[in-house]
Amino acid sequence: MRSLIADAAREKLDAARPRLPRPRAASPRWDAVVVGAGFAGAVMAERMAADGGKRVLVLDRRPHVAGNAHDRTDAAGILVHDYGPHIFHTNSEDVFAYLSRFTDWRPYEHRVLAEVKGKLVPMPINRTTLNLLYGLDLTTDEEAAAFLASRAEPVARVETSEDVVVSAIGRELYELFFRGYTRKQWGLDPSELDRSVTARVPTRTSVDDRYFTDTFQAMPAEGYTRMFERMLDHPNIEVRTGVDFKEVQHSLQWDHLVYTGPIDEYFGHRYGKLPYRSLVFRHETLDQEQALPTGTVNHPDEATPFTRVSEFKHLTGQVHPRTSVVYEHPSPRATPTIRSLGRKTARCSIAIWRWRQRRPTSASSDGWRAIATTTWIRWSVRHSRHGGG
Ligand SMILES: O=c1ccn([C@@H]2O[C@H](COP(=O)(O)OP(=O)(O)O[C@H]3O[C@@H]([C@H](O)CO)[C@H](O)[C@H]3O)[C@@H](O)[C@H]2O)c(=O)[nH]1
Repeated sequence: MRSLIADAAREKLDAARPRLPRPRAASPRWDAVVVGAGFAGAVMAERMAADGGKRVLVLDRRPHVAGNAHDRTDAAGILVHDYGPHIFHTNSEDVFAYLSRFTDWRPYEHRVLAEVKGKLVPMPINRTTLNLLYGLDLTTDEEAAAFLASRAEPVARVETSEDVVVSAIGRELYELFFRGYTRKQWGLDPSELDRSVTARVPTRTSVDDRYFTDTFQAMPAEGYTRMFERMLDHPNIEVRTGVDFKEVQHSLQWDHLVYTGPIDEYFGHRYGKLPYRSLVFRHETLDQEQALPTGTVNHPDEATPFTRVSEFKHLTGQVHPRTSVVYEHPSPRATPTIRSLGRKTARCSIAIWRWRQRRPTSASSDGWRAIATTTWIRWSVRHSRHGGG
């Protein structure tokens, strides 16, 4: 009886209370939000989820995972890389072993020819290149080295991308193979670029015609996208593609943020815009089984508007009666079909980071550090992958 009275009183009291809107279910607080589902972001997410037991939300504004390494089957049924050829190579056994958890591999060593003076010759320049170009019969490393030394121009301080090539192989080879290509690629003369850009491409006195000499060179057997899907397939990871971080960040809560996107954009460009250089990819499918003698043919002359053309079947080993190729047209502007050239961006980001590290700690310094670190990871992965293009 007493309790019935108490219940009735409580109901009366409840009825008299003003009706407030029910609080909305709080959005979950993530242990980590990872922005970008490319190499850096996916690896960070996988490690935090699988090794650290963290609940991770991965966002990517593109409609797919795998970042610039994304691949897909085109209308003809040929596996293509949307953002240009990605060839995996590394000297790190750890990196290779780690990725091998998510993919089998197809052994592949990339070879590139350059069209110079109407001939297709190996690039990086090697003994065969010199013999073909100059009608020589250099048979030993020593002979090739002596030939190059006779052409090399001494440079007091090797600082620029022009210096590093001219001082090693002379002006004629520099102009044939590097000057036009670099001017197209970067929109700058090699004399305006740091030496590290062209120093990435060695000159050989041997007849080794591989583009890379790393210990591990291979392609993911079922493609990059499949490898990334497996990496991100973890109960602690939620992936949302087609979602722009800057549009949803205010509705999210996190303990750690891993941001692998453009660093200037993260800060709303309030420190200015970084000088991105981009590529427009022109994809074509041809009614022939093979189009090129090697995976890539470079066009270093300035008259040709693209820098290189690549044929995917060389990379993937796919057997198909038709073939798909991609032409790379350097471009100053970003469009949805481009891939940013990351090294310059990363360098600027690292410079900003170093500058920031010297400043006293502030509330935002953790964010800065996270961003710089992930940008660095992005750069390193890119560097070990193929160097970012
Ligand atoms: O014929 C050439 C080639 C290159 N350069 C200059 O050297 C720079 C570095 O070249 P590279 O490392 O080849 O540049 P990129 O990042 O675009 O190359 C990647 O693409 C693939 C592969 O080459 C596909 O065919 C590879 O995985 C990566 O190395 C370049 O920027 C030029 O300035 C040149 O002058 N002439």
